[in-house]
Amino acid sequence: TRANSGRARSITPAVTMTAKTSLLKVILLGDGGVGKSSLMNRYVTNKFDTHLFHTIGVEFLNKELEVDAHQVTLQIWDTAGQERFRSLRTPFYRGSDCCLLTFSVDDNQSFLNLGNWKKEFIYYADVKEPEKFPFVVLGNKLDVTERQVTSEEAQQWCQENGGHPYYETSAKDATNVAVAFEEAVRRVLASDERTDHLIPTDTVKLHRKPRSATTCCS
Ligand SMILES: Nc1nc2c(ncn2[C@@H]2O[C@H](COP(=O)(O)OP(=O)(O)OP(=O)(O)O)[C@@H](O)[C@H]2O)c(=O)[nH]1
Repeated sequence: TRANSGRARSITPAVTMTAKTSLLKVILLGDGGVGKSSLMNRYVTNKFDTHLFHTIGVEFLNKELEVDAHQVTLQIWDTAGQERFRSLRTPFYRGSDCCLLTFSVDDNQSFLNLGNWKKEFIYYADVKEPEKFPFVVLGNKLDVTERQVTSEEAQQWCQENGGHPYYETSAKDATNVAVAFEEAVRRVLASDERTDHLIPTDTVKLHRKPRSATTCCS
């Protein structure tokens, strides 16, 4: 994978093996406190923390997975939802393959802001054909008892704003978290052939000249 292919190997193998892995960038957007960091952490490390700090700027974690026989490296970008961090997060939207628009089912304002998040993403990611871009909507904190947004309202918004898939998740108890990220991957894989995202793995060059001692850095 890209993560461990930093340097060409010096051994000379008998054959060249090339496996194909897709590198997909998925970005989590939504108001501060809706649970974006918690969703990423639950999915990648299977942990949940009740006292997370607000994200400043962006962070990302990679997760390897297989979806419908496709080997995928999912690069999950978690962004700062608070308005004051806007200029720190927007430069990282470009190159995203899927956008997870996230709100919290116990926070109506975060639901009302979904449209603004979508606009911000389309603008800064410079999406040329927004109607074809894969968005997935997540209603997080499904475990809370005091809901402010119903499933019906959320589904209706998804219908009226481009027919996006909708998942209700709980980072706290892990409900639907893996399913939602896998759906994001499926959407991307279905949207085109992804050939530009194929990265060679375990590729070793034959006939490579040995490095001289002075230039060698290993
Ligand atoms: N009950 C419940 N609490 C959650 C859930 N997900 C996150 N939280 C809590 O909500 C708070 C905010 O979670 P974060 O993951 O930091 O939210 P965020 O969207 O990343 O926030 P910013 O970094 O400010 O954009 C934390 O106290 C979490 O423990 C959930 O599914 N259920």
